[in-house]
Amino acid sequence: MTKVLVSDPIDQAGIDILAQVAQVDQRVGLSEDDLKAMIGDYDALMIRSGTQVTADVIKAGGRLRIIGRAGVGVDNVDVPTATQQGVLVVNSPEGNTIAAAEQALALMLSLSRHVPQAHASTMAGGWDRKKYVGNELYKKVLGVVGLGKIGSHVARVCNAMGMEVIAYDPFISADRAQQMQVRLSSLENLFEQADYITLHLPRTPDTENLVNEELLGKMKSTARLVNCARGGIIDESALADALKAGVIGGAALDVYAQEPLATDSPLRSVQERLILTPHLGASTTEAQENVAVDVAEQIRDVLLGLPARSAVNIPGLSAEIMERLKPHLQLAETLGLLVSQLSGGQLQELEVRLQGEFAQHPSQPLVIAALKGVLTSALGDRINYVNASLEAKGRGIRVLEVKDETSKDFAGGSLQLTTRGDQGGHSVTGAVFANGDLRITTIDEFPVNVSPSRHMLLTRHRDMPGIIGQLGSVLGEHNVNIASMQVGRRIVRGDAVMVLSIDDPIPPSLLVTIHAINGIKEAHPVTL
Ligand SMILES: NC(=O)C1=CN([C@@H]2O[C@H](COP(=O)(O)OP(=O)(O)OC[C@H]3O[C@@H](n4cnc5c(N)ncnc54)[C@H](O)[C@@H]3O)[C@@H](O)[C@H]2O)C=CC1
Ligand SMILES: O=C(O)C(=O)COP(=O)(O)O
Repeated sequence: MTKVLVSDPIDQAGIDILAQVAQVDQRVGLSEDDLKAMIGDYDALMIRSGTQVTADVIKAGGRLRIIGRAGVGVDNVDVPTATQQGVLVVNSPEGNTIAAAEQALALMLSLSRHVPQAHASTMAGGWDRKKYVGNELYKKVLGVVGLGKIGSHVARVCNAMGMEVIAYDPFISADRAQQMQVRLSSLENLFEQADYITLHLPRTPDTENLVNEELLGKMKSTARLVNCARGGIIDESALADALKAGVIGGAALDVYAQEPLATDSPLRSVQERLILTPHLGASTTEAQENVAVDVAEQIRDVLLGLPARSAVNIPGLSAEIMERLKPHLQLAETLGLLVSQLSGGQLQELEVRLQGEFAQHPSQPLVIAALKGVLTSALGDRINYVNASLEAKGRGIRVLEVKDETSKDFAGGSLQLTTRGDQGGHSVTGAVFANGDLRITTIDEFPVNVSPSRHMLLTRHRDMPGIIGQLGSVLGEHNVNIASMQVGRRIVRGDAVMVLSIDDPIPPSLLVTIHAINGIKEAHPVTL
């Protein structure tokens, strides 16, 4: 029975989708130890920001195939460990963009008009119109740090509100910024010039405590800081000090270095000019339905063997590419499986040569598929599109990628894999026909024309009379049925290869007999 564990509150629309293909267990509030103890029973885990998916949790997930993050940030998932363990991580990159952007806007407006403070005072019986005089956003300078999906939406709305928008994002081109009517600036300049600063960048080792005492010290004393991105990007003690000392005009935070916010956090001791919300950026009914459906659909698809559309840890392998290149990826994997079963000893290098039209396809997915095929013989089910590159690297296998657009061997081009190792190497080529059929077209440079089949036998032998008959008889005597046979040679009575598609695998004892046939130099049983 396929089982999915849901360990954070998820919209029912997502649960309903998962229930189409799996038993769904909802257990919110698990400790790391609880999760470690349970995860071994599950094929998939669905989370939000509340669950810490540590390396230990992932390693305890013996049958875990996918972690679905119903939201954007995956900083609560140990993605490198997931990749190493072959566990796919997916998220919903766009499902809560508007919700998070609107939360930042709500906090900016709340800061400028003291909404929470004025509300609390009025509820307590007060009527203080003087104390809560605010400022307008109109004609003020907004500094956006991180001009991605959420930052861009904030920039767009604030432009429309008459603000001047500047931004710091080292990964955005000046052209793109200009299209959004945003002027790019250095981080220091932005902090010096802006009246409002809003953070929309991920938390990474590079951005941790990015907003520190020094940067806060550059802000105007009237300027306000909003963080709806991630805790840990702002040094919270430095912020508390800056607010208390009047170094900056105010701050509003939705996210914290530690969540839930610690009772003894220095932020709790700030009396004025600070607004705190409990990580509500994505908490709209619309966003929660969007992210739940988006991620549940991906979990369902992956459990059914289909590709995911927003994989975090398969670079370059979008669902669209997977679909378009399906037969090509299948060919790469098949050739990888084949060549690895011809090659003995320690593999040191894999060359992936994309010839003719093949060279126009994105090469990275084809290389990953070839590696998956090559490593399957050694690692079985443990190897997949997620961890193939990493496993190859860990084993010191060098991967060479060669594009040869001039090759004209087949209309759709061809793909050649060559292995090199301490015991020499082998090479196989294949093509995809217009109807999607796969063909093996060379084996160690010998031309053949073979459809891959589940069980095959490949020999390298001397091209001489009688050898094909002898091999046929030996197989017949052992009740191995031959479905098809092909011989490839380059010169008469030189070396040749024979490729047999057979209905059953070759037992080891039979292989010894085959090797004993006069003229047979190598015999490799192959399972694809
Ligand atoms: N409070 C909440 O509930 C929510 C928070 N978020 C968080 O908001 C953040 C932004 O999300 P999206 O806009 O969807 O992501 P995104 O990936 O579209 O944009 C992030 C931007 O940050 C930029 N960036 C990366 N490193 C940077 C650096 N050192 N300095 C400046 N810019 C840098 C990137 O180039 C990118 O343009 C993420 O951290 C996400 O986890 C997202 C949704 C809800
Ligand atoms: O999507 C994100 O990155 C968020 O921060 C939203 O977090 P949540 O799903 O509300 O716990």
